Amino acid sequence: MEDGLIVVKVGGSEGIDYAAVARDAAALWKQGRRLILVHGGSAETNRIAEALGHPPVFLEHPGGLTSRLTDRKTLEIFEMVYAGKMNKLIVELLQREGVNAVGLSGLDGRVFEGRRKKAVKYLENGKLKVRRDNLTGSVEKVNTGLLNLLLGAGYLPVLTPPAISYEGEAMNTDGDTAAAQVAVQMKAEALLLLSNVPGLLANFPDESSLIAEIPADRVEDSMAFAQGRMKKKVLGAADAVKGGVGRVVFGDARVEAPITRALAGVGTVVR
Ligand SMILES: Nc1ncnc2c1ncn2[C@@H]1O[C@H](COP(=O)(O)OP(=O)(O)OP(=O)(O)O)[C@@H](O)[C@H]1O
Repeated sequence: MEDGLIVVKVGGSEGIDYAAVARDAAALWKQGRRLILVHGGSAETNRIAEALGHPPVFLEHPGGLTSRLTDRKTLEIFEMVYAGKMNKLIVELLQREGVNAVGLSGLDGRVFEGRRKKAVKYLENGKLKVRRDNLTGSVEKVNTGLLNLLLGAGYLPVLTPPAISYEGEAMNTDGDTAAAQVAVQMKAEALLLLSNVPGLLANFPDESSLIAEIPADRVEDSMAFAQGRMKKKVLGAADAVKGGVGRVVFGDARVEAPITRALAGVGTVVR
């Protein structure tokens, strides 16, 4: 039986070992494993935005989620880093390992398509406010035809935000929930969310408080542990499992063989 498809989201936070991810992806790919990589780039985007004199601003939403305020200039910086520097770095690392990787942003071939949020509610000094200039939205439709075409022809897709709105505008989107949509719509066997932590920690940042397993029907309860950006990952995991993905693993991307480890269940397994 052919091994199922694995969707791997590699984060963009500090400390991630992209060379180790590429080595491991290449080894698995050469054994016949079908893979799609999705990546982030938040830490580098923050650095470049500072350097360009357009420092990042984060909005705090009612309910505790935060997001990057994305005006046109931020979107362009975001594209430079995600679709430029980070995407090409990962493609290069895979090419060096002998894998014919193809990097695409969500705009290319409308790989990540969705609804742009016309109005975004956020809190400022405890007061509820609304912004209408924010270029953000969530992925609803994945171009599975294009991804299957690439996989079928032997290319490893390396995908990154931004996404495209139904009206054809580029928009910032969360990489974790985009990866979850890829996993659901491509009917993946597993979704691996690799970042700079060993998994979901009950008592962040204490790494010895790793939660080994979360039953699928309890995913939402674990929102209580997740802080800040980890909340998006937990939401992505909940979407994926509800959408039929066999398992989601939160794993560490700072180590050797990060994909193999997560597949073996090292980290937090949601199923
Ligand atoms: N309970 C928790 N367990 C583990 N990490 C947590 C927890 N709560 C918050 N975090 C934070 O979540 C971060 C990982 O999410 P983040 O979105 O920053 O990373 P990423 O996916 O690598 O980046 P990107 O958004 O660029 O893809 C960790 O670095 C940690 O600081």
